[in-house]
Amino acid sequence: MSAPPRVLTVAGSDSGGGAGIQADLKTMLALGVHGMSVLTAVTAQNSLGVQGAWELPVDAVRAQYRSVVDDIGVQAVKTGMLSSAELVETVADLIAGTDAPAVVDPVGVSKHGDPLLAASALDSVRTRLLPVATVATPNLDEVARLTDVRVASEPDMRRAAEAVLAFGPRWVVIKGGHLPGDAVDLLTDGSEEHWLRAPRHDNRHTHGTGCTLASAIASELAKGRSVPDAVKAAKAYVTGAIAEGFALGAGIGPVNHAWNLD
Ligand SMILES: Nc1ncnc2c1ncn2[C@@H]1O[C@H](COP(=O)(O)OP(=O)(O)O)[C@@H](O)[C@H]1O
Ligand SMILES: Cc1ncc(COP(=O)(O)OP(=O)(O)O)c(N)n1
Repeated sequence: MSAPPRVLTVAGSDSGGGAGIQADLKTMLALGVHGMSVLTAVTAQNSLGVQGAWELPVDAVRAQYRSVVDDIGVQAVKTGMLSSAELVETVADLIAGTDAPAVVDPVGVSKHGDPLLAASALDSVRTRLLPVATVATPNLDEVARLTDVRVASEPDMRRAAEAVLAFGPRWVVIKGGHLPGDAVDLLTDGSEEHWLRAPRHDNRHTHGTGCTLASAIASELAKGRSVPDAVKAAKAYVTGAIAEGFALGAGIGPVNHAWNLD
């Protein structure tokens, strides 16, 4: 059997298994690629929120990355929770030296409002990480933190995309998941524009949506798809996973990463 495409996630651990590294690896398995991980931080997390977070040393992050990339090799990289400016800059440098597309999810806070990135790291995200991204996938809260654009409706998403593209990613997906109505995302590189529209699923169990979308994009890029095709396939996958999200614990349950495997 020939080896499947290899995808590396550089992200934090969610002990509850709904977001972070766990969501990324489940997505990769469901989409038929070989998932690998560089752990940046450990969170004590469940359906009610984040109870604690601990960062890994920069040397540990760098060593994990080199182990994977230098021996096994990668066809795509995805980043999630990076916690501090030092880790953001370290990961940006590693990606700059890697010949593979990078999907950057500029994770700021969890669904419950718990911080996953220090405010002091925002400038490093703007000036170091976004410039090395093939695709950046901010949600509306992350757009507001990174730029001066506040998105209240679909037309604002175009201004948001321009503001994020100004930091240097090749493509941006502005995720409209937190707007009312259909779940609409805007994918653009500044010249091509793709509006990705899916029905909103009235399901409160949506923990891990952002991680899942970004990992799915990376998985599809690793298979050799173009950016628009990869993002469209990823949108279909996350929409199905949200439709089948299920209750776990007393709060917000996870999306169902295995929905497409029956
Ligand atoms: N209730 C929902 N029904 C369908 N799609 C959704 C829903 N909520 C979010 N999405 C979609 O999930 C993906 C992740 O978006 P979002 O939840 O905004 O990200 P994040 O987890 O980073 O806040 C996007 O494609 C968005 O449109
Ligand atoms: C360890 C870790 N990383 C990222 C997130 C945020 O994930 P996301 O997919 O945006 O899901 P929600 O937190 O919004 O449900 C996280 N929670 N933990």
